[in-house]
Amino acid sequence: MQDRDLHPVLSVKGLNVRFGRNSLAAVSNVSFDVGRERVGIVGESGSGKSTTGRAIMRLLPPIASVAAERMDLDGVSLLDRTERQMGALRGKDIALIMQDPRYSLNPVLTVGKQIAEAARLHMGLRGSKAKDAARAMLERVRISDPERVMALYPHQVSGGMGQRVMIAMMLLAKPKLVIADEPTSALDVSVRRDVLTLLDELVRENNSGLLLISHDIRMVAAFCERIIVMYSGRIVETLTRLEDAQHPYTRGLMAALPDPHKPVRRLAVLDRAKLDLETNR
Ligand SMILES: Nc1ncnc2c1ncn2[C@@H]1O[C@H](COP(=O)(O)OP(=O)(O)OP(=O)(O)O)[C@@H](O)[C@H]1O
Repeated sequence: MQDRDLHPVLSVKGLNVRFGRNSLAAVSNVSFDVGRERVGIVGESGSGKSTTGRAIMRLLPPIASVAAERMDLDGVSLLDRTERQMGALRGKDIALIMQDPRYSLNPVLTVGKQIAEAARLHMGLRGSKAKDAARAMLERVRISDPERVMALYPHQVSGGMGQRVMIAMMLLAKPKLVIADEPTSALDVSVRRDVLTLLDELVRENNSGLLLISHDIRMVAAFCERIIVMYSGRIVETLTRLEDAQHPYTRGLMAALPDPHKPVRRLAVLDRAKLDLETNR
């Protein structure tokens, strides 16, 4: 066994997040591990998925109080790192891919300059070497004319192309963990699958862990080995197959996103009062 395989890539135990002192917990006692595998977090809007991802990245606003028994990346705690140490880690060891690439990319820098800057920062490459790495990575994300795309500004690229650029930039340094937060929700339905397939391919190639955050339980099930279901800040169940879903909330999520191959007469509605009772809120 190699050294890098000794620990899970990410190990979270007893994570709690609150926004403001008197507010309800946004994340309550959340524990899970991610190995060199694909793990999904699903749940409706407000269930705490993004807050969990951002707590791991240590990217929550100062109003948030974060406490955990453990939050380790490759066996080393993320909790006691300084902001400077976290800054060095982000993009190099942990990458975050967000919903809309147009808001994540720097609008005043060309695509080529941004990827080359990532190569300089995270791989120590300079000048033409950084530019070559940027070009090679754009080719890797199946952009057929990288030279032309490198000269474009973010507003000049389509959503699908922008997300490929984002993936190229974020995966350049082969991070240990990739957190993808609704990476395809802002994209046209026709390109969603291609973008996810590409992300999946690169994560496997780099032997990284992937935490895929989405409200779309079927999409997550198609790409992930494990599915963590969150409701109201808590994990209600973890599945390896959708068919094993026991919790009524998980079934509700499945029914809310109907299977395109099966006709539905009525859309499902969650019975929140009953769910809150069953999840002890
Ligand atoms: N910056 C913030 N200030 C105050 N409350 C916040 C903040 N960010 C999130 N919350 C609250 O934390 C809870 C969880 O939100 P979170 O965004 O993590 O849910 P989510 O499952 O990712 O939903 P979505 O899919 O809509 O992003 C919600 O009640 C939300 O209102």
